[in-house]
Amino acid sequence: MIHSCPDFHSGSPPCHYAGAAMAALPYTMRTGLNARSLGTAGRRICCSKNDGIVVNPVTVAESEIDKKVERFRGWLRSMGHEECNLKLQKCPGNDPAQGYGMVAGPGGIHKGRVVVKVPRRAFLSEETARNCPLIGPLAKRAALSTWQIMCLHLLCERARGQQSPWFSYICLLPFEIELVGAHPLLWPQRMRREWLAGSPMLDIIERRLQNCREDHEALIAAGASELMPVGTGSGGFITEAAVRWAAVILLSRAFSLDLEEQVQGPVEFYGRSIALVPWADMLNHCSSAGKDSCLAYSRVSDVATLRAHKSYTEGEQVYDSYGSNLSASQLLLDYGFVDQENQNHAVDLPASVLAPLKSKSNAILLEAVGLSISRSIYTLTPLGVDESVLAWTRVAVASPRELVDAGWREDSRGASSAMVYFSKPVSRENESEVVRRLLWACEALLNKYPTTLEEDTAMLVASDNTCNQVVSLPWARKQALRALISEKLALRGAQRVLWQRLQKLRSGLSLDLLEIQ
Ligand SMILES: C[S@@+](CC[C@H](N)C(=O)[O-])C[C@H]1O[C@@H](n2cnc3c(N)ncnc32)[C@H](O)[C@@H]1O
Repeated sequence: MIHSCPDFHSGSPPCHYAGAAMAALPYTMRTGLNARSLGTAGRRICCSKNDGIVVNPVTVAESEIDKKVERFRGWLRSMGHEECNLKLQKCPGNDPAQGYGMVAGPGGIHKGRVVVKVPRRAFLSEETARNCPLIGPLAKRAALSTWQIMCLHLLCERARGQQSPWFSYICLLPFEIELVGAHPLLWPQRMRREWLAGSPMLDIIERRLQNCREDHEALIAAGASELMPVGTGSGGFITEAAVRWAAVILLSRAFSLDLEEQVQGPVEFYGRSIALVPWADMLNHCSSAGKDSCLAYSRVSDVATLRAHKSYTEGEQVYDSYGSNLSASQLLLDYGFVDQENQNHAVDLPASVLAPLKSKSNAILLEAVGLSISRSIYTLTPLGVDESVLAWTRVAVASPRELVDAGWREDSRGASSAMVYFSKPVSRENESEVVRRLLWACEALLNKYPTTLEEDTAMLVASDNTCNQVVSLPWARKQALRALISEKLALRGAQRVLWQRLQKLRSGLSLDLLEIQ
């Protein structure tokens, strides 16, 4: 798959509307909003176990936790929420998941049963931010992005304490200090540079950190720090560290909602929007839980629901899916962990590693279809690359003659049909160059890692097999190793497949048969 650079900054476009005031709902949410959750979720973390860097500094008494959970459940009930036989509790120390988790209640849960039913009125979303008398006007005036609005919303609600409609929910979110060492966006610099050396994941984290700095500046410039009255204990609630915390909370627990179908009256909604869905975001992820256990939003009932992907006995932890095809590195980058079931080996690379483009004309064509070399990334898996990557690379290396044959005249009208032309091999020379470039990219990346696949695997196995705390690796380091191993498996597999393709090309196999075989 080749696509334009994904980032948490590229959220849905702002949806401006003035909803009618509805007193009982947080910040006057409108009813009948035609939104649907895509189930591509986000989630969160808690104290890092045995990290060597940060040992959980916050020890909260059991009774304190119980009180918080009870208050949260009470608030959800007042929002019309049904618990669906799930019990929220702290994960035991030997559980790979950290913080809270959900367990099946009396009688257990059957496969396919609805386990989460959260009414829309409990969501914390861009919509509730825009309807908030504090945030809405400022967000509009300063033309803040969706992501910045959500960060500000979360930080304001946190600073408002008991005045916030989401107080009991926010009390259950992990503090900054609990997240250090558990989420890569908050890992100390030395840790991320050492543990992710050579991996494209490192660049993604650095870019996200830069985004956090820019978001902080944008919020300050918009006057957000003046939003909270002085003397409420909220002083300095928009710090750079706080913006990073908000980013981690959104990345690791927000759900992506599809509002595409909504066009009602004078108000229009486009694309996707992010929302925090309290209670639904307390479930931990399991990579063997597929699409069926992603959150789905019904605009008919205005409720977000989720089903059990298997049967659970009473007391067993219930999992959902944060996205059915998430790779190990995506899990690490967004959620801070890689579960052992994950077998989605993949590595995302910037298209620039396939450079240089043959000429300016090739660059213009790729730009015309929104896939410029500087902003595109592509995915390699053990099966190689998909058709879109092959088409992109064929265009990148195409000769002037091949561009003309594709009908490309450097005006954007012919761009799409030219891309269709390149969706099939265009010449033996072009195709061989495509495969060679992809092979170079695999080789170059594998050489950038300071350790090999075998060394990483041996390190992880040794750590898992030892009871000796001195040799065993910190929890976060193991997550990083799993993601690195997964990337290297993807690269090795892709190399094998690409070599086979090159051999076929060299053997003189017809280009048509190349596609079939
Ligand atoms: C949406 S939250 C889930 C609830 C969370 N455990 C809590 O305490 O609020 C997502 C976070 O939970 C943790 N988590 C979820 N699934 C996990 C898993 N399979 N293994 C380890 N940690 C997991 C990660 O820290 C992740 O960022």
